[in-house]
Amino acid sequence: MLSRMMKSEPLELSPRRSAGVSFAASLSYNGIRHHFGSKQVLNGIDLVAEPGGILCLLGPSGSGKTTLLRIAAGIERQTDGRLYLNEQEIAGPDVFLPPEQRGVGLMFQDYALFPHMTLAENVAFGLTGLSSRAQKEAAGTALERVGLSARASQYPHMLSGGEQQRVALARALAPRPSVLLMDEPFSGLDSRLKDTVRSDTLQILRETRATAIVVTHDAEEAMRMADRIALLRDGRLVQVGTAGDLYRRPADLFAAGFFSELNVVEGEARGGRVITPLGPVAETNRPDGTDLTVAVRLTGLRLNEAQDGIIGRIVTRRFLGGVDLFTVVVEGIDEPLRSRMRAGTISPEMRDVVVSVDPQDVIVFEKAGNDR
Ligand SMILES: Nc1ncnc2c1ncn2[C@@H]1O[C@H](COP(=O)(O)OP(=O)(O)OP(=O)(O)O)[C@@H](O)[C@H]1O
Repeated sequence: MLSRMMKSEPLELSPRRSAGVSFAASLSYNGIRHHFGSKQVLNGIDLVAEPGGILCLLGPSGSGKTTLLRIAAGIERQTDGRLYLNEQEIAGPDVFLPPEQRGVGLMFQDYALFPHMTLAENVAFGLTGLSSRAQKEAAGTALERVGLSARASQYPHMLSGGEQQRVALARALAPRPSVLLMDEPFSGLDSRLKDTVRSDTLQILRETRATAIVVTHDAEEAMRMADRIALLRDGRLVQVGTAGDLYRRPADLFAAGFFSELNVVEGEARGGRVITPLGPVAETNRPDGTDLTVAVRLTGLRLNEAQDGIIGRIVTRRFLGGVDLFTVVVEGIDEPLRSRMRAGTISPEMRDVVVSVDPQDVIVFEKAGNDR
């Protein structure tokens, strides 16, 4: 519905100098708050999408990702705060630039292609600021960029899901937007197709050099695509950074859990070490007696066929192809722990194993404020 609203409006196009390449802008959210009725869904968002970069908005359902995108598009007007395109305020208490004047492109998960129009007509639709010859040329360039120029006269129903996605991308790119907004752009594709379409899209975004803001709820997808990831929870930014920042130095247990499956155990600082029922698992400079929450990635919980150490009893074992997934009960820990080990490392008849922890897969948080 969103994309149809956009398409019904003429797009105002600034003069373009280089075929198929956008002039990237920065888009800045400044103290953005938003309410739907009495419900607050965005709570003080400060965030910048850098020129030419790919920013992924990541978070669970209902965290406010789509609302942030709709505010950037001008389809929703924020309750409070200001939005800037480069230095220009485009939405704020006294300013509101309508969607068609913002130079943003939109691509939504249902693609919203018109079934009765050819691919070329679909892509040209909305380029109303241009002569019909220039429209055709722009549509042709955009279709060529996504590798579909040979099929320009075909109709959407003649295309696979992945090809339809590429047409939708071509349509969003045809006006050469300075910022491209994409809401779950791969969610309609099956998992095998998704990888190819995603990497093709990434390459096209790099070539066009548009600033892109991509909404996803899939951490791996964000890691594959983003230059920077903004992790949201309940309308607040939890953390912004590169995939490496968020994976290695998550701000809290919620952020850590979004990027890895975790075992969570209690710990305490003692003599410069983090002491847990699994033994000392990391170093710390926190004062003795500090209560800690210790997260151990599943790949970092090692099971060994050794004699000495902390004993765990295997309660389930699942073969997952390259790895075996175990659940293990360890004395002093209420919940069974989970471990991912290379398939075949532990012989099938083993029941009791020695459990150890790889310090690289340990993340330690102070207990206060660690609510999941
Ligand atoms: N038009 C609306 N009227 C009332 N509430 C809304 C409206 N649009 C969204 N919301 C609410 O705002 C909150 C944020 O929604 P939003 O769609 O931005 O989240 P999201 O992170 O994109 O979620 P999802 O991944 O499920 O799409 C949700 O609680 C949602 O129910």
